[in-house]
Amino acid sequence: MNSVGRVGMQRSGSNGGHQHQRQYSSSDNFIDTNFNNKWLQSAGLHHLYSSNPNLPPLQDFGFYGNNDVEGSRINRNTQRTTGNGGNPGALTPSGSRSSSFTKYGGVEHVSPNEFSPGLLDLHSFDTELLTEVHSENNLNLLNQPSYGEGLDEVNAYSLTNKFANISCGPTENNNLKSSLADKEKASNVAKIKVVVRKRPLNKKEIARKEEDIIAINPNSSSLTVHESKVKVDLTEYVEKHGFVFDAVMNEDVTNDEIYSETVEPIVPIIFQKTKATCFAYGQTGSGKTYTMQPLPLKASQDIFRLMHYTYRNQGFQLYVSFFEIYGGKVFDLLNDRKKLCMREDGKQQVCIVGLQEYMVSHVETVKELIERGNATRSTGTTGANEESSRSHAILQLAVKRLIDGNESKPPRLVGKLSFIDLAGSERGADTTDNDKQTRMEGAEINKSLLALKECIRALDNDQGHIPFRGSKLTEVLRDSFVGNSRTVMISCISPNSGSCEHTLNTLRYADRVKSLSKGSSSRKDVSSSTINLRSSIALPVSRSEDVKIERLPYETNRFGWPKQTDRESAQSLTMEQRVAKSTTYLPSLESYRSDYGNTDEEIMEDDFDYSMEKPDTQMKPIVEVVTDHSTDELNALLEEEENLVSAHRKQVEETMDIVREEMNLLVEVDQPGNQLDEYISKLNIILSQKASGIQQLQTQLRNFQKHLQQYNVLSSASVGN
Ligand SMILES: Nc1ncnc2c1ncn2[C@@H]1O[C@H](COP(=O)(O)OP(=O)(O)OP(=O)(O)O)[C@@H](O)[C@H]1O
Repeated sequence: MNSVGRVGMQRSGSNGGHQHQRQYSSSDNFIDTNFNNKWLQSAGLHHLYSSNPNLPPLQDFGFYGNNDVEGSRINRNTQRTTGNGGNPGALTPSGSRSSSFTKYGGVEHVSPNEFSPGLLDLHSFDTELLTEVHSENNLNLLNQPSYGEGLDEVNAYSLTNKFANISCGPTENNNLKSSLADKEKASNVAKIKVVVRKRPLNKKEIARKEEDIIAINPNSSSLTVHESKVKVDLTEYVEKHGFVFDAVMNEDVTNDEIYSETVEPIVPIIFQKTKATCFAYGQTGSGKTYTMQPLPLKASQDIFRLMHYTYRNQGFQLYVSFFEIYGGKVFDLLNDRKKLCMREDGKQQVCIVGLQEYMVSHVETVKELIERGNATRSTGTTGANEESSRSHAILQLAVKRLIDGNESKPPRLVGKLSFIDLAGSERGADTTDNDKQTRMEGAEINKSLLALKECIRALDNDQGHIPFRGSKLTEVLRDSFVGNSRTVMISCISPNSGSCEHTLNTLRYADRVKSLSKGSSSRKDVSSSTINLRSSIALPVSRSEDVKIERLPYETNRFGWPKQTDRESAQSLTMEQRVAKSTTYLPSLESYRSDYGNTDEEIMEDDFDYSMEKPDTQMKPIVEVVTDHSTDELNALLEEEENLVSAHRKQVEETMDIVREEMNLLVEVDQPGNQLDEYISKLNIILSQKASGIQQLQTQLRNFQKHLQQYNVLSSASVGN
């Protein structure tokens, strides 16, 4: 068993953040412990360990978990002064350029106190095109051996060829070719890719004799969930739910293979002014962190190779930042969990003010930063996972480029690769979390994942307004979904029967994200996926061996679902007879504020971040004429609206409970002169606003139901004719 400690649960006075101990003992829950290090060996990073006598031998999770050893090593490295060749261990924060900015060849020590606050512009991509080739004279400072240090020439060569399919020569011609080749590749990489990964049964599940209910067919990228059900007459049967995604990985797949399937194809395109995001979604304990942790390191290794070979002498630099969204607030994981503010500028560009970015020139430095960040993440123990992530962790690799090789000017952002390890998708529902802290966390996580779903839903429906401001998470993810971006979603699922409901929820969520990919081929997948989903088959409990997923030649509707032949008559209705869908309108915080009056900004935005949506009274009428909707679609929409309202209601009720509790605490400590009355009355305002928000949603739902009835009447009248 590998039991490695992490930072203990503590409160930080300065930022109010909470850290929870990660009880590092869970890997022994798994039978196949070899799994854990395969990615390192296959990543060619084994030498990083063996070269350092302070590091433990390779074993389960020794890489990420050993806080004592790693922590002290990081401290030493930050104080190291390197005079030549670019010490791979030196950490170079951005924003410190004026005092001790480092060149490739000579990394100077920068103490943490010298870091000037960086401003990470999550959207700034007004950078120049990369086809331009600088002469060596022009950029000779950039041509330092440190770029390639530690890289294996043969690997680098093959990787360069793999990515760019060209030789490694530094000539203009080759640079131009590589750039063009990468551009071409960029246009071939799917905008949104959804991959599912199933983890193996763990020891506890095996001990409970839980069945593996997921059958994977990697050849057809499909999987089937076998859901045990009981009929009213108490006979058991199995319902099969089939899904098709871009790729489906079974429990034997290594982290290295996951990398090749997900991130590797998008690495070259971040040199082409592209924002790419890879995020893991799934219930607690399904393997999100296990899957996500090795990816950035692998990616940075590939980025260095590209910088050193394909884009040699072109002034590219790599920057690393790592932060988490915990309880609706943003904390810098590489700067003592400093609380950060997220701001939007006039162009709706999201900036994280003060986020520390480190310029790195070697994989080992990236590894140390990742370890440092992971050690500071907010984690805790849940019923399903002993080391559960209680936050959304976001690691960003930003590729920047010096302007004309001029180091006195700040480099321009070229592309960015973000890795997001989301908190467990059902954290709010975890019944073992009954203290205030964990309930608060659960409510926040629910809120952000719901906001994410609302954004995906709005994008899917081509709504003009996408409610990115619904949570900090969606604000950060905004650029993953709009503009020139690439997104890879890795849906992690647990195989055991006890997780069936969560697994189905995860797969449906993933299916929804998949439907955002409007390209013809992926659209086809969506259709088949959802057709399969809708054509779940009930079987007697004795399961047949191979599940055949039927691909029905249905025409699909706007949702990618098959059009029902018995409902086709509805399509013969005239335009006037067709009654429309409801549009969910989620206005901005600004319009909410202006409607509700100016509430205290600090409380609304920072401490609570309740960007509760209020339907706009000015919004366009809820009924509009559409041409191609069947009753089936409307029913689906209605069901979705209902789910949305009840999810909102649940979340608001939870929040209200917490606020009430908070108020009681305040009343207890209220002393003359503390001015708590004012604070309490503000909390009261928030409570009434929340209640009013629920009412608005209910009214919207009632309206929608009315329209549906109207539609049904018209529809049957038309059939009668
Ligand atoms: N594919 C896999 N192979 C072997 N072990 C795995 C795999 N996926 C996950 N595990 C193990 O399962 C346990 C839970 O995984 P992990 O912490 O990654 O879950 P998670 O989805 O991040 O959970 P949470 O949302 O609670 O943070 C860990 O002990 C991890 O080692």
